[in-house]
Amino acid sequence: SCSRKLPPGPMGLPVIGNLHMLRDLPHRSLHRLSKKYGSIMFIRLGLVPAVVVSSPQAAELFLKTYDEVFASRANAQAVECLFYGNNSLVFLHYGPYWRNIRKICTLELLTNLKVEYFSPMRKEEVSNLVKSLRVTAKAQTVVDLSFMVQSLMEDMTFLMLFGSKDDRFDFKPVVQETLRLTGTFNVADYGLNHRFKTTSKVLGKYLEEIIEEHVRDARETRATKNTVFIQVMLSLMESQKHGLDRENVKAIMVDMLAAAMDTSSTVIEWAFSELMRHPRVMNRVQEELQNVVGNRLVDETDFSKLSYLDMVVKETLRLHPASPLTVPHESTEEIMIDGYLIPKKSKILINIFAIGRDPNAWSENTEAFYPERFIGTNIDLRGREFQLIPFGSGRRSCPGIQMGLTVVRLVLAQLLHCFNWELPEGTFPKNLYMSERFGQTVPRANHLVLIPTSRNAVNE
Ligand code: HEM
Repeated sequence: SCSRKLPPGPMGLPVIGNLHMLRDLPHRSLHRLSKKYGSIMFIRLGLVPAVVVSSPQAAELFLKTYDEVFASRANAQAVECLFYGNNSLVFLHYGPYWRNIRKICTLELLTNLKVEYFSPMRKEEVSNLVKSLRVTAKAQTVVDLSFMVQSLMEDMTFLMLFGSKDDRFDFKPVVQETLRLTGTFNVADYGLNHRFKTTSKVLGKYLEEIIEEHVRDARETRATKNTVFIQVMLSLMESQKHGLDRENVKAIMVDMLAAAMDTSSTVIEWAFSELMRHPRVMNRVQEELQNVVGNRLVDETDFSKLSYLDMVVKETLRLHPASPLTVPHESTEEIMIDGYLIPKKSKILINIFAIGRDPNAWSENTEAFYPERFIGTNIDLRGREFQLIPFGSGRRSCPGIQMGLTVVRLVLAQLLHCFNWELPEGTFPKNLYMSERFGQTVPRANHLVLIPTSRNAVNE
């Protein structure tokens, strides 16, 4: 009946539904469609009903008012192959087991205390990068900034998870492939099963070896050092309090690898890209760094005084949310929202990208990179204000927000304070290539290549 109507949406085709409309960059195609059909839009991903949410008001309904109904995840084929039969925190269905694992992550792994504990490690890793960039700067040659930042993130994530860097395993391409595959909607249609299985096997083998070494070490030294993530997880497993087994531990390590490595480097890459296109903003960030930090290296305790840098990070996440569509949620019951019927087991996609560009929330110049828009507002990144939710909001929001933001701020601040950056010859701010590559995270389609020169003002 008309009182139980589905949200409006584009007509689909038999079997494939609206999949053909998503093209290469689904967050952009869905944004365009939502301008026509509205901020609560119904589509079909193959045979699966899906609802796309594209405004702050609608997001508040799905992630706050009725959060509990939408806090589950869909059963994706990719996930079953890749993440140890849905053991992964990111993909677990809503319920007591998810709550247990989420608690372990927020109370044991991603606490503010843990973020602080790893501060000396971050400092050392970033200083090493600065040192190697100084050599390049002297030679006035180009550097592949994307690659450098990705490698830095890989090293830092390894140190946090396993306590050492390890040249035997190259997780970076495997994690990137994982994120690309999990972001793909129509796995079956593209016959990606084989790739899923191969990727999963490689990850599983790496992790098994690493876990085995840590178990052996713990046995030999008879001491448990509850610092790095794998040790915390293994000792929780030994204690048998949480009913964890090895597969659970592996799944959580994959979560942490996938969630930590690519998201932060993506944000840093986009921030740099926008700063290169906007020399005025670049100058202002560097001026602030000079005024607040002066002739020494940036320290994490400086962050509270770097308010312009904070606005630059927010503006980057508004225009380039690292994960422009949330990991799909799933409705656990049929429910009426804003006069529309949302069927049970619908996939719910929150289009964070569209929300960051909603003209009702952000005025007309939504496409412009303009950090000053945050002056005098109390919009933060914690998901309380629904016009800016790059970390999601509510029960399934990102538990790694503090960890992620700390890394992003530190790397950006240090690299901008220690160096001036130029585009290679022939590239100008206005024509810097800004294309995206789709996946669960959306990084630049091609690497950002720049020329650093040392800023004399900074002594080490
Ligand atoms: C700047 C970096 C980051 C961004 C932009 C980001 C963004 C997000 C987003 C959008 C979600 C999905 C929210 C939803 O489905 O509604 C998410 C989930 C998640 N993130 Fe992050 N994230 C970042 C860094 C991290 C880090 C460093 C970690 C851990 C080390 C992490 C761990 C997770 C986990 C475990 C989930 C799944 C939570 C659940 O399903 O209960 N993230 N993140």
